[in-house]
Amino acid sequence: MTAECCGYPISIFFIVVNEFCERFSYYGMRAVLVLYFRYFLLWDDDLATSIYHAFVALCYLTPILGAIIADSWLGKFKTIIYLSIVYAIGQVTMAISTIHDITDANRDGTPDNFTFHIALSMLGLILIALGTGGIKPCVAAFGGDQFQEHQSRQLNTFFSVFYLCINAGSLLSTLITPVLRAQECGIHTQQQCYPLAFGVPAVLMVISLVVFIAGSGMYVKTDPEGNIMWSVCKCIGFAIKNRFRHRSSSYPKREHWMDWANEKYDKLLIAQIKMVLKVLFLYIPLPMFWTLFDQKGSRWTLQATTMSGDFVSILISTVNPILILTLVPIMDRLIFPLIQKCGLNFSPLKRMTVGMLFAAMAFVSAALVQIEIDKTLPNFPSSSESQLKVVNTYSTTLNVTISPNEHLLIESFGVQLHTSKHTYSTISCMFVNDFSLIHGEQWCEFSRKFGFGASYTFLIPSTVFSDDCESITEVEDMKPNSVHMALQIPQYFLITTGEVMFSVTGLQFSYSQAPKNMKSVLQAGWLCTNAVGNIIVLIVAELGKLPKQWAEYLLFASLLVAVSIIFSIMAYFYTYIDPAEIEAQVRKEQGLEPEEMEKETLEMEEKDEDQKNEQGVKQTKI
Ligand SMILES: CC(C)C[C@H](NC(=O)[C@@H](N)Cc1ccccc1)C(=O)O
Repeated sequence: MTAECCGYPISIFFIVVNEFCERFSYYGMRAVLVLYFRYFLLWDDDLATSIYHAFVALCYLTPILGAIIADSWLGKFKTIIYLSIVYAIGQVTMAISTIHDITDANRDGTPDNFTFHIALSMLGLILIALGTGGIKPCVAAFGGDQFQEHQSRQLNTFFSVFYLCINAGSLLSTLITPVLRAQECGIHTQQQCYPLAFGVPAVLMVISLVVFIAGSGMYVKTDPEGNIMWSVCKCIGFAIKNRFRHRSSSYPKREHWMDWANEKYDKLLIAQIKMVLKVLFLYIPLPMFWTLFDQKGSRWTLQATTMSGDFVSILISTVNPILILTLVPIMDRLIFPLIQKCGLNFSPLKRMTVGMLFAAMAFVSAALVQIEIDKTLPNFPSSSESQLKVVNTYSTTLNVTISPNEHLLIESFGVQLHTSKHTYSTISCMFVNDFSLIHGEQWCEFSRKFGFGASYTFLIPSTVFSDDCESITEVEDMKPNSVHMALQIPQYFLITTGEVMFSVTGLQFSYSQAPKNMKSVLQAGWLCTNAVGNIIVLIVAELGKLPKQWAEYLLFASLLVAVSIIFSIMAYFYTYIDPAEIEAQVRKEQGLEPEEMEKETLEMEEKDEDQKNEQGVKQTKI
C-alpha cells in the first residue's frame, strides 16, 4: 500500500518536482547554447545552427537507449539515477567549458585555446544528450507506475500535471538564463557570464537528482523481467522466419503473423509484442505533426522578424509554455468534461486527430499572416533584373541617360559617411538608433528610431556645402514592417491547443496501452516520432522551399490534414486494450498462476539459449 494524499500517491510529488528541475536545466542550457557557439567559440551562424540541431536531434534519439536499459536491465528507478548522474556531469562539464579564464593566459578576455573549450563542451553536450534523452521515457513511465488500478482518473491528471511541470520549468529557465548570460563576470577580465548561465542549469540538474533520490523510500519499483528487448527481437525474428518457411498455401493461415512464433515462444510474450506493435504501427503518421510543430522555432521565428513589434525573442521563446500553462487546465477542467457531458466520446485517438487538425489550422493562419506581410514587403530585383535609384537634389527636373553597361550605384553601409561633391550615398540602416554623418566640417548627430525592415536615403545637397545639418533630408525608401507580431498569436494559440490535445494525450495513451514490462519502450517510441519529425524539418530546410512562403505553409497544412485522415482511419480500427487484463487472460488460458508464469518464461529463455542451431528450431516445429 502506497502513501496517498487526496487520492494521489505521495511519491509522484518527487517525480513532478524532479521533472520541473530537469526541464529547467535542459531548456535553460538550450536557451544560451547558440549564443555560446556564436559569441564564445566564435563559430559562424551555419556551424552554430547545425551543431545545435544535431544536439537536439540526439536528445530525442537517446530515449530508445534509456528505455532498453530500463526495461531490460536496470529497471526505471536505477536507470533514472545513473543517467541523471551522467546528465549532471554533462551540465557541469558544459559550465566549466565556458570559463574563459581557464585558457586566457594573456588576459585579453578571450580564450587562447579554443580546442580545449570546444572539446570540453562537445563532451558535455554528448553526456547531456545521453542523460536527458535516456531518462525521458523512464520518468513519465515511472510516474505512471506509482498509480494503482483504482486510480485511473488520477493517472490521467498526473500526465497533465507532468506536462505543466515541463512547461513551467522551461518557461522560467528560458526567461532567466539569457539574463544571467548578460551579466559580467571573470577572474582576470569581466566578460559575459556564460559560466553562470550554464552553471545554474547544472545546479538545477543536481537538485533534480537529489529530489528524486529523496523520494526513494516511497516509490513503487518494478524490476525488469530479464533482457526483454532481446527476447522481443528474437521472437519477432523467429515469427518472420517461420512464416517464410511456411509460405506455401498448404499451411493453414494464422490470425496474426506473430502467431508464427507460437511453436517456440511463450504466448504471453507474443501477446505483449502484439500490443506494442499495434501501437507502434499507429505511430507511423505521427511525425508529420512534429514536422509542423517544430517549425515554430524556425520558419515562424523568421516570419516574426519581418513583422513590427519589439518583443521578438521574448514572444518566441515563451508564448508556447505560457499557453500550455493556461490551456492544459482549461482543457482538463472545462472543455473535455463539457464534451463528455454532451454525450460525445472524445477518445484519446480522436483527441490526437483533432490536435493534428488544430496544427494544420495554425499553418493556415500562418499562411494568411504571410500573405498580409507579403503585401507590405518591397519588391526586390530578381537575379535577372536591376534596380536603380536616382537621387535628384536640384530644384529642376534633370534628364538622366544611363548606358546599359555602366554601374552607377554607390552605396555605403554604416554610420559614418564621408561625402564629396557629385557623390550621393544610400544608407541602409537596420537596428541602428544613433548615427552621425560628417557634413562639411561638422558632425551631424542623429538620434531616431528606425523601423525594422525599413530602408532610408539621406540626401546631402551637393550644391550647398555648408555646416547646415538641417539641409540633409531623409527619404524613406522602404517602409518599416507594418504587420504587427500580435497577428502571430492565433497561430501560436492554435498550434498549442493542438499540442495539448496531441502531445499530452499521446503521453497518456503510450503509457496506458503498453504492457507492464515495456512501458518505457513505448514511451521511447512516442518520443521517436518527435525525433523523426525534427529530421523531416531538417531535410525540408535543406531541400529548399517553395517560391512563396505562404504556399509552403498551406502545403504543410494540407499534408497534415491528409495525414490526420489516414490516422483517423487507422484509429477507427484500433481497439483500446487493458494490457493487464490481456496478460491475466493469457495466463488463465495457460492455466498458470502469475508466479508459475514467470518461472516458465525464465525456463523458456534458458531453453531458447540452448536451441541456437537450426536442428532445435526444426524439432520445436514438429
Ligand atoms: C512534447 C515534446 C516532445 C517535449 C516536451 N515539450 C514541451 O512540452 C514544449 N511545449 C516545451 C517548450 C518550451 C519552450 C519552447 C517551446 C516548447 C518536453 O520538453 O518534454
